[in-house]
Amino acid sequence: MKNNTTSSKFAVEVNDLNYQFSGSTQEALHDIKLQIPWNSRTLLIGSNGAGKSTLLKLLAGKQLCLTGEIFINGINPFSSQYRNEQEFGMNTSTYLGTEWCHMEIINRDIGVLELLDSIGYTRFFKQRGDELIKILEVDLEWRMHKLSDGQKRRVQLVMGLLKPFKLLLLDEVTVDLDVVARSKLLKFLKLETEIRECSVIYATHIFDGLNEWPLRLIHMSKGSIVQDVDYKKNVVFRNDKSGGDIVSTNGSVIEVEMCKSLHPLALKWLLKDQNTDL
Ligand SMILES: Nc1ncnc2c1ncn2[C@@H]1O[C@H](COP(=O)(O)OP(=O)(O)OP(=O)(O)O)[C@@H](O)[C@H]1O
Repeated sequence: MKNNTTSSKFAVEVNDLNYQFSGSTQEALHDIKLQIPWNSRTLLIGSNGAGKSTLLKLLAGKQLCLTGEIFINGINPFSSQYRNEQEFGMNTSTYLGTEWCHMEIINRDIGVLELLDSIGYTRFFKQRGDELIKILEVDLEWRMHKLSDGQKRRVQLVMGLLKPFKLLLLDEVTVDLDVVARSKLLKFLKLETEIRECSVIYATHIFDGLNEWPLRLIHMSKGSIVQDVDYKKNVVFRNDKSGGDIVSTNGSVIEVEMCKSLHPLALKWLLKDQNTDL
């Protein structure tokens, strides 16, 4: 077991990971090797079924790892040491997936303040909680059973981010946020990775508004990592007309600035993976 008295060099280390769901004839993950440093922001890109969620859940210690090694901050996420550290608030990793909004307990007639206080908002995390509540425009008077999907998602994010994370695993939980909330959230997460030792891995199918966000792109296909790209070094945008208003009006014509987007890149990768075209 690796030493955890200080932070490990890597937020995530994965060696020769293979994973097969019970009853399945195919591996969901194949020969995954990965090192994710601290202060990093990684985007996981891949088609439906590529293995993104399976990888994130394994990193979160949610599914038993059958072969290979996983270390989160130097600790095996399936070990009792890891579970103890999570339990005693050292909070090695935070996984936020889409299932949360469908849990029965979340859809009861329960107030948002009550939910947040159940995990220490007023007692321990008031300042951070207030910042998140402001960013995600959550109303403490809300009752969970009366919220829209997007409002529930905002509450989930405030709850999930309330304790400062070391490693944040985001599994497409921004899909039902409006563009303002999503942009503010991404800005908050970017700042987090810049000012303290932590990292974010984010699986998404929405590529708008991400051009300034990632430091690394990991492309998954059929359970394997097929590309691992240093974003700052190896991705450039053409036709960038930055500066000035992004939207202006010229008579009856609304002019929208040509916008940097990762959408064309993701589209190209996935079309190739699926051996198809538009
Ligand atoms: N509970 C399960 N039992 C059996 N096979 C599963 C299970 N969950 C996922 N799989 C399979 O594992 C593979 C990877 O699925 P995974 O959910 O990780 O993909 P993904 O990249 O997250 O896809 P999406 O973009 O649709 O969320 C798929 O082939 C899927 O069919």
